[in-house]
Amino acid sequence: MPNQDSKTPRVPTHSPIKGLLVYAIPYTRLFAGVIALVILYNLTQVIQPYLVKVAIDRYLLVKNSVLSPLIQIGFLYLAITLVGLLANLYQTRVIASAGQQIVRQIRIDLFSHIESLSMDYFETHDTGRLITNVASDTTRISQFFTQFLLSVIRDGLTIILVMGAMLLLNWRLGLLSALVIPLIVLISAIFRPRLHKIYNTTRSRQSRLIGFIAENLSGMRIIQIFHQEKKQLDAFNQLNLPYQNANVNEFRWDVLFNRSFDLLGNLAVAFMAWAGGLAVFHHSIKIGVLYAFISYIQQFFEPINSLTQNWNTLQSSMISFERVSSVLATSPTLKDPDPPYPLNPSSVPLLGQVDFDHVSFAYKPEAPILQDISMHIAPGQFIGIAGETGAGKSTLISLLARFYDVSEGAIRIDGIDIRQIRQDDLHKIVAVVQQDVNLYSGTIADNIRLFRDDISLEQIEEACRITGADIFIRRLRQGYDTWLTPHGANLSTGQRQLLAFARTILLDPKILVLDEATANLDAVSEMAVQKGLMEVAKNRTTIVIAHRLSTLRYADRIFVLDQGRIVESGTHDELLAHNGYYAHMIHKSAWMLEPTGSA
Ligand SMILES: Nc1ncnc2c1ncn2[C@@H]1O[C@H](COP(=O)(O)OP(=O)(O)OP(=O)(O)O)[C@@H](O)[C@H]1O
Repeated sequence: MPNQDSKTPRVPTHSPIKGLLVYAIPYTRLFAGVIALVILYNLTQVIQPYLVKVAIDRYLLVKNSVLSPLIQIGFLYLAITLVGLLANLYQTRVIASAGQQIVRQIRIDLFSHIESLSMDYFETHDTGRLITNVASDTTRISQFFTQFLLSVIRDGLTIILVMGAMLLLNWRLGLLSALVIPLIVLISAIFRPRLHKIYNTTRSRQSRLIGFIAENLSGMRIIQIFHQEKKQLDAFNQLNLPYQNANVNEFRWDVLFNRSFDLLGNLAVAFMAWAGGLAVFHHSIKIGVLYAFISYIQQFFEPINSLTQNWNTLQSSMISFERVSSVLATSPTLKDPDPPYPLNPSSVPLLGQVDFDHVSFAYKPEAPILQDISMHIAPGQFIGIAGETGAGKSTLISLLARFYDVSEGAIRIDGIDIRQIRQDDLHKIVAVVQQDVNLYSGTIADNIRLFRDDISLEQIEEACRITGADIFIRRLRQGYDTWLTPHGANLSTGQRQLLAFARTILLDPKILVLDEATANLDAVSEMAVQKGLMEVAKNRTTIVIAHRLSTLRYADRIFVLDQGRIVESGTHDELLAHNGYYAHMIHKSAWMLEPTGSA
């Protein structure tokens, strides 16, 4: 049984065809079966004109012809047609099934590889291209097996058998027919580079269009709020029209390419009728032989036509495979350590101490974002990070979750450099709750347990009770079975945050990082979220990026960032008393006007 869930994609080779064939290796026996069926089918096709030739020359064009051998030939012809039909049906079914299994494996490899790539890849690569890679490119690749490979085997064999039959029947006429082969090669050589370029253009334009659609669908709310529909439609058209033109151009060249062979085929039949007709006229061949030859020439061009049509399929599958291979060939910039630090939380429990040790970081070398950050966070502390927009707060937590590696210094958890910890393990220790909580199509319960079957409904209910999410869930008609849409449109921001807290309780990370979302909440929801946050923060180190500084009133310590540097640290009261940058932020902030306000 082929490896279906392997995490290691097959190494892309330089030649796309070789790369594809590597995927076909586990199915060698199936392909051998297909070849056997193809041979059977082809033999039936070659025998048919021969039977007609025998019927004409031996029984029809002779004096006192008898009917019974003709009837026998008729039945034989019928039986052979039936065998050919069955062989053809079965070969198509087997190869289609093999092709789909191979492509399923390619999709698994591709998707799991994309999942393993580091954040910088997603920032520098278009989502549309990745969607096209997984969805449409892999479908085109499947055509390599279901159409092209089948065609090469079937049509290649037909050509050989038909050529052999013609040479056996009359070698002179057979050789004359072979003259078309160099012409076929010449036409293919002329069209090939052009078609390759054309297919490439179509695929890239399609990716751009899909990327645009994906981006717009996720940002539809903003588009409508800012009345950007018309502008976006125009932008869409700017991409749609070139895509249409590329498709039309591709179609035009495909037709031109295929019709060239049609023309060549018709010319060959006409030539054979003329040359063979002359031979019949001079009695050097019988009329039945001429009939068989004309049939064979037509049979010869059928596979040529099919091959040329499938040659287009080959080209587009090759381009799709090249595109998929280029993703598979990308290594994640962040690699797991080898060997990783031997964590064993059951024997040596983690405490959750976090140290930033002279950390500097830049997304691009010329623009430093964080500079010389040092923070010591004791286990179980509740820490706030404050700073103006763009100060580097989110970047700081991205480094702790190791979405990026520090440029200088080190981040340690319980004294272990996070680069020594496997990323899977690190993400079990450090959970990040973003402002924008990701929800998936599924029930509330599914979204809290994150589709892990080992978590019972009782555990989910308990987590929701602790965080206070159960209050709103119980009010819903279907409670925990309420179906959620991917963007959680049927829940408020505060409710989504509470679900995220319940998730966190079940994940039970030692360190919780929260990109706080209370800035946009009304007072009642804010209180609910604050309460949930205090519950979820119990027994774990919690780092909160506060957009609403009142969240930090009870923090054990607040680190204040300005332009990527820590400029102050202390408790809320200490920082206010210090009357520095933080106090200035508090005074500047509109929220300080709230009656519940800060100091
Ligand atoms: N992926 C990225 N690539 C390049 N630059 C980035 C990236 N993410 C953030 N930056 C830049 O890094 C700087 C710090 O951004 P960051 O998001 O960390 O700030 P922040 O303090 O969290 O801001 P906010 O409060 O608005 O969320 C900004 O100048 C931003 O433009």
